[in-house]
Amino acid sequence: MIEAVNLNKSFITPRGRIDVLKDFSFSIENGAFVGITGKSGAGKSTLLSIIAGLQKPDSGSLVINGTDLLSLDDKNLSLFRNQNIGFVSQEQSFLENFTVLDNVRLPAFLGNKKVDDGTAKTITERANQLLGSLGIAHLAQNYPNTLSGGENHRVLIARALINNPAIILADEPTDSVDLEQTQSIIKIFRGLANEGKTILIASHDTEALKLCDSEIKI
Ligand SMILES: Nc1ncnc2c1ncn2[C@@H]1O[C@H](COP(=O)(O)OP(=O)(O)OP(=O)(O)O)[C@@H](O)[C@H]1O
Repeated sequence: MIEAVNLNKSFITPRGRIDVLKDFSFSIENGAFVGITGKSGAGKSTLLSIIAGLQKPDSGSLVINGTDLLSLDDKNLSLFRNQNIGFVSQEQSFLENFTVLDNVRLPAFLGNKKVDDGTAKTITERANQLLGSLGIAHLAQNYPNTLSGGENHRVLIARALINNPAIILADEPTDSVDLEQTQSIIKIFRGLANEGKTILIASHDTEALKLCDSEIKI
């Protein structure tokens, strides 16, 4: 469960101070598939990045499955993020000199202090399985710069899922893909929600949003 109480976040910009989140509270049950909506600049990406532990709010509380995120030091926050949260964001990039398979496997290796041959084999199997379930198994040995926009999205999703996180956050996951791919990406998220994972997508896309269970409006 994600419980946010009175989150506040402001930025000081050359245009002055912007209050992006003002006493913003919500709670999301495990297994929910939630769309985060709001006009451009409303704060959707900021909210996702706070839930992902990548930015801190100025005040408020944020508890995810019993862990008070804002009380964790950097090391424990990184560990929590690696084990519990999959974040799909367009600003994320791949390591261009590594194959799709290696990029997808990377977070699993980062999360394991000791990686013996058995662990590496299991990670590779899981990465290949994820690529298969996303319909891009044939791209495993490709390099990121050869991917289309839609393929790129799917690889980002595979990478976000490699550590089997309980919470999946996606920022505009259907941006710049066609309707067929939108439905296919949303179907993947729906399947994960049905497995009990909590899915939050920030989106302007009405086609994607109408497939969510509920909406949080900023
Ligand atoms: N690091 C930052 N420094 C200063 N201002 C910022 C920073 N990050 C975001 N903002 C501002 O905060 C506001 C919210 O940004 P955010 O990206 O969260 O909005 P959004 O709802 O995701 O927008 P969009 O739908 O256009 O992606 C915007 O006015 C943005 O310019």
